[in-house]
This record gives sequence, structure tokens and C-alpha cells, in this order.
Amino acid sequence: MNELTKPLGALGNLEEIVIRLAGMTGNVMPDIGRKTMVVFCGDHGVTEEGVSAYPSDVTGLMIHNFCKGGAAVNVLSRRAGADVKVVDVGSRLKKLPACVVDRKVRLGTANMAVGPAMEREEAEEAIAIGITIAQELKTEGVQLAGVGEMGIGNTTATSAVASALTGMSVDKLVGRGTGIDDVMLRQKVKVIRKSLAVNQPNKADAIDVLAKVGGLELAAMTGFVLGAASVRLPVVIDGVISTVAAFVAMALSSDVKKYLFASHLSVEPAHRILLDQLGLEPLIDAKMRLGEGSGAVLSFPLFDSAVAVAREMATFADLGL
Ligand SMILES: Cc1cc2ncn([C@H]3O[C@H](COP(=O)(O)O)[C@@H](O)[C@H]3O)c2cc1C
Ligand SMILES: O=C(O)c1cccnc1
Repeated sequence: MNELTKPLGALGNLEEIVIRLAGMTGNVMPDIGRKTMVVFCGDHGVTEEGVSAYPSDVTGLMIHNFCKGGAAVNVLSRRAGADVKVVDVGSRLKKLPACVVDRKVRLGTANMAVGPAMEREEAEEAIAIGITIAQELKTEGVQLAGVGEMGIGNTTATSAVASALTGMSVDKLVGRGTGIDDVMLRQKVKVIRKSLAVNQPNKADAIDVLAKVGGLELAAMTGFVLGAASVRLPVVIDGVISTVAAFVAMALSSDVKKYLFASHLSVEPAHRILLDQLGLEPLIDAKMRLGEGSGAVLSFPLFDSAVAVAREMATFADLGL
């Protein structure tokens, strides 16, 4: 990048993207022509406690919406020239639309406010699914992946996992998710604290944390990040939920960091905290709070631009300098 016709470092984050992609792929002129956004889906028993502004059924409705191409992630993916892959690891939908990759581990988690969200073996199964999906993408020739999710109630699980792993207090991490009011926010904090007290997740055992207070799509995203690193596939994470999954993956294997990009900064308070702890800088601050992978795919054109700059800009040598 230094020989291109611009002051040193003047293209800022675009330069970093190219340099990091080159390091990840071993190609000084990285190619990211094939991009796929993977949306992992799962339901959450903790929704019984009144922690989301929307009912659990919306997870299933959105799965249908993804298949019809009508969700934000579909629109932004079309703009970015990326495919969308929908993977169900734990929604309550019994009959899935045809576009969905059916890897259902169970029909939603149990209510973590009264006991573990799932068995350890189920969390491990979801992680293994995520690993396999990443490895399959690499084999298919995908060069840049995004990771997102759909699961009503999953910002509650996210804050619980973040609190368990960082040791930070719940009220510093928790956010309004789909847009809850102050009364529901107080209830959400109470429910997360209760879930942590009831389950006593072991901070030193990230899989125990995922199983007790996490979620199936969280576990699958953790696996996806691990699997992508294992095949040197660059992964762009999205909002607070995929970021907590990356945080869990880091706890399991610190090597994954090399293959991660942060896309945007969500308004959820835990997002900045987790990104800082991961040492990742988001490319976009658009005040979004959607999930699905919308922020990740929104950042894809920046990656295309970065690669184009590296390939197409003249060098000082071209100018005879
Ligand atoms: C229509 C709709 C589409 C969404 N797409 C993503 N989410 C986002 O909201 C959910 C998390 O928020 P909470 O923890 O408050 O339930 C997740 O499904 C997340 O992906 C959506 C939520 C809704 C309602
Ligand atoms: O940060 C996110 O991705 C997010 C925030 C609120 C609700 N759903 C997702």
C-alpha cells in the first residue's frame, strides 16, 4: 500500500483491510469476489420472562422472510453482491421453508432463568455445526464471510454470556434489544442476574457458559468463527450477538482473532466493551441495532473498495518517481 500514489496511510482503514486480508489469505492481492452472509437462527426459552419487545414467533416469521428475500439482510446483501445462507440450529419452527439449511439441534432453548438453557452436548453439537458450515463455505470457494443471527430474546442471552465471561456487572452490559421500555429493561436485568445465579456458569469453561446461559445460534456462531479460522476464511462479525460469539470463540482459541473483522458499532452497550476487549475497531457507526448480519453486509462494499484500491491505483513508480 505504501507505494501507491497517496500519502502514507492516507486511506486509513481501507489500507488495514487489505493488509489484514493479505495476511489471512497469503495473497498480497486478495480476492473477495465470492461473499456469503450466514444467518444462524434459534429460539430462546427465556422469552417467557418478558425480556423482548417482540414475541418468540417473530423468529420463525423472519426465517420465512429471509427465504422470500424481504429482510434487511437480504436487501443489503443484494446491494453488496453477497449470497445469504440461513441455517436453523434451534428455532421453534417445525416445518422450515426450502431455503433453510436444517441443522436443528432442538426446538429452542429452555428458560435459563429456571435452569440451564441446554445440555453441554447440545452446545457442543451447535458449535460443531458452525465449524462445518464455515469449512464447507471455504470448500465452495467463498472468500469473505459474514456472520449474523435471528433469535428473539438473544440480547438477553448475550448479556448473560458477556457478564459471565468478563465478570462485568449486568447493568453495564445490558441494552434495550428490540426496543424495550424502562420497566422491561429492569425486568431484563433481573432475569439475567437470576439466570447467572441459578446456573452458576464456570467463567473458565466457555462451553459451560454457552450451554447454561447462551443459545443455540450463539453456539453455532462461535463454531463458525472457529471453523473459519481453521480454513483461513476471513469473517466479518455483525452486532453485539455475533460479537459475543466471537468473544467465546476467542476464549476457546485465541488464534481466531487474526481472521476477524468488526463491521459496525451497535447501540447495545456491551458491543463497544466486547470489541475493545477483542481489540477490534468497527468500520461503521450507523447507530444500527438490528442483528441478522445487516451491519456486516453493509460493510462488504468497503472491503471491495479496499481491494480495488490495492489493485487499481497507480504507484509512484508509474509516475516515474
Ligand atoms: C422483526 C425483527 C427482525 C429482526 N432481525 C433481527 N432482530 C434482532 O432482534 C432480536 C434480539 O432482540 P431481543 O433480545 O430484544 O429479542 C434478534 O432476533 C436479533 O437478530 C430482529 C427483531 C425483530 C423484532
Ligand atoms: O447489536 C445487535 O446486533 C442487535 C441489537 C438489538 C437487537 N438485535 C441485535
